[in-house]
Amino acid sequence: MRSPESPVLTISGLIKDVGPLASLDGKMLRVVSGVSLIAERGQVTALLGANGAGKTTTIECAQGLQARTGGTISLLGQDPGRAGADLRSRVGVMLQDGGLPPSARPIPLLRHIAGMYAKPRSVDELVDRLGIESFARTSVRRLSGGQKQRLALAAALIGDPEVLFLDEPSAGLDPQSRQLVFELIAELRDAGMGIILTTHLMDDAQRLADYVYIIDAGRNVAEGTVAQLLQREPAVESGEHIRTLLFEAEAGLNLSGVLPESITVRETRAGSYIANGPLTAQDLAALTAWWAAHGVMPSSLSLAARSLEDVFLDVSGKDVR
Ligand SMILES: Nc1ncnc2c1ncn2[C@@H]1O[C@H](COP(=O)(O)OP(=O)(O)OP(=O)(O)O)[C@@H](O)[C@H]1O
Repeated sequence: MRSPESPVLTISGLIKDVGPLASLDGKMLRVVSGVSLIAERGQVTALLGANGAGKTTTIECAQGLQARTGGTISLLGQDPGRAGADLRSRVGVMLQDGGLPPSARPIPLLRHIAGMYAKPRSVDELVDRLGIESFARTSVRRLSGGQKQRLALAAALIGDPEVLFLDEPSAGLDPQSRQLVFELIAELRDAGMGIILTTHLMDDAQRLADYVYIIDAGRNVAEGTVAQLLQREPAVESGEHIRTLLFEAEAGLNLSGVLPESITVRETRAGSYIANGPLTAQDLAALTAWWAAHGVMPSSLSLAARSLEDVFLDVSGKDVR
């Protein structure tokens, strides 16, 4: 586990049993068996794992929504299992199913939540940033999955939290909303918020996370920055020639058309670029020629013969659970 600098959350040896379950003859089921992690201020920490890996259980224990069976958790220096309203007001939570009252309309709901905090963020600003105005007159129950998700994010941010938990933040979002939500997450991180998200999508982790913990069957199986995880030796030679190129340069480069369409290129945060796909020496030549023509010299550059998905499949096994 990494050494803490400015942790907002430290989980050590978390154990969670559920039950007793009739399907197990009245025995308890261990769904988390020793997860440990550290999430830092000003960073996005991702818990990446397949369905049922134990991600939601882990973060619900971290939020104090579920009682843990064993291990220790420190959220902003307090035990979330015992802490009161003071801690809750410093923590924003966006749950998978939203947890929003079905008959409420978005803006009055956000104003109501804002009224619960001493120093709320501006409702108008959040409504504007997350495009909520376009569905402001629709009740929660009639909102699409993506609209609910954006409203849930606004609700989680109203109290201007120091820590933000996001459970599968891109679930149900169309590409435009996803971009909107991802830009906001990057901005909040840059402003110093500690963000912890769960996802089973490699792409989300690759685009957003400063540090990734891969969880499988209730345990940590790998961790690191995306670049570190990509440097891991493959367990089995895949025979594919997918490569990932990471580079840092000035923000806002328009690289469209520089590389073939089979290669995705993204700016994951201001000035950090990732290109993923069947990159060839010719593609690298085209990219460096483009840099030369545009006076761009990257401050860092790395190439890995793997994608995060390869690493994920190596460490969590290839069976679908
Ligand atoms: N109360 C419960 N009773 C029975 N099984 C449970 C209970 N709570 C969790 N589980 C099981 O524990 C495992 C971990 O669940 P959890 O929701 O934490 O996984 P997850 O990694 O968040 O998955 P997903 O990506 O599908 O949301 C799953 O197999 C789930 O079915």
